[in-house]
Amino acid sequence: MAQTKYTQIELLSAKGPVYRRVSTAPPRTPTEDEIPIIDLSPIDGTLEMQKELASRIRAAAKNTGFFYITNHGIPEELIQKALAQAKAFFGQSEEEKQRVSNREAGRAGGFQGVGSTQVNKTETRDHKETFSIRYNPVNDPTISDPQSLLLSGNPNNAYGKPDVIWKGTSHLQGFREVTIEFWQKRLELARKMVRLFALALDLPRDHFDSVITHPGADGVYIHYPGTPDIDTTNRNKDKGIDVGIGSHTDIQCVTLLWQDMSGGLQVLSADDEWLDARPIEGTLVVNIGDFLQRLSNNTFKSTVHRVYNRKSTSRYAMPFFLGFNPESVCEVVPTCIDQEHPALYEPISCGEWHHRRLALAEKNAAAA
Ligand SMILES: O=C(O)CCC(=O)C(=O)O
Ligand SMILES: [Fe+2]
Repeated sequence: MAQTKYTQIELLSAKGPVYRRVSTAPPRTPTEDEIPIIDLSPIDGTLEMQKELASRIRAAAKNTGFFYITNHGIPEELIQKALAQAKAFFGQSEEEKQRVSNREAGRAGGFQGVGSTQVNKTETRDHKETFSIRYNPVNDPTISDPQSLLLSGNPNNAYGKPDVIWKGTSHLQGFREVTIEFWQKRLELARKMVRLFALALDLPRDHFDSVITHPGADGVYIHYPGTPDIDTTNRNKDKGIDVGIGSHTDIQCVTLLWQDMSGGLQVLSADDEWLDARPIEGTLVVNIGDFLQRLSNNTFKSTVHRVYNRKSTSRYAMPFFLGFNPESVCEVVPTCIDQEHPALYEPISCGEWHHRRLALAEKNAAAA
């Protein structure tokens, strides 16, 4: 048998770059344990039912940190409507899309064009364009007095310029309504998932409730353009763009990802091999982010992943990233510490953590 070949990639951690060995072999199909499919039907059931569900989530979170969910409660019709809006948005001219650019909208989100980001400095620029909305209390149905949050004066609580986004997309019929409704449904699901994570960490179900009252919550549409003249050996290399999104871990707590049927999402196994996180109809992919790994003292895994769109057709994905309240300082949870396993991390807020990681990414990009 041919020997497995490896290469090295550089990843970002709060302390600086870390290096990781990765196989150069094509991705393989994961085993059922590596990326399990978890039926979320019991999520609104009794505490016993939720604990049973949480034990399955615990196993997945400790293993690869990636799993699929079925019966997640996000209506398929809403997903398809959001996808249609994403396609309508990205189908516009570059000039129209730039009207809602992230540079204008700031923390509210907005558009970032193809090749404008490079998630991993040891790979190429990212062959994708994105549109995002970030947490805003006016869109959160659980907040009765959004003005109090808007005026709280915490720099982490600045919500940017959502008006730029909604004005610049007002000609796309239904865009705002569908985009916000899809974001709200996923925020509701993500909050319920956080309760399951609390149970999965042997904590009371409401342990994290007070730190998800106005959490980081980014709803993103991603378009990975196809490559018409496909040359799999040297694709786009001359343009300096090859990977769809470079190897990375997600920064916050939990990601809920809808992906179309194109394929191309790869997840790094504990044995440094790429796994094909193939699309499965009717599911969302869930993965743990760095902040939850940190709070769980590395019990839960925030796993490296990347995307290649090797096809001639477009790939669309719609991730939702949940953090905790940006200013709430969180420490490693007590159930993940004992005499042999002291806390590996200092307390920090999710906002500060996010800020540090992004600052590091910028520094790295500038040095590249
Ligand atoms: O497009 C995908 O399937 C995943 C995107 C992703 O990993 C990210 O945006 O962090
Ligand atoms: Fe990601």
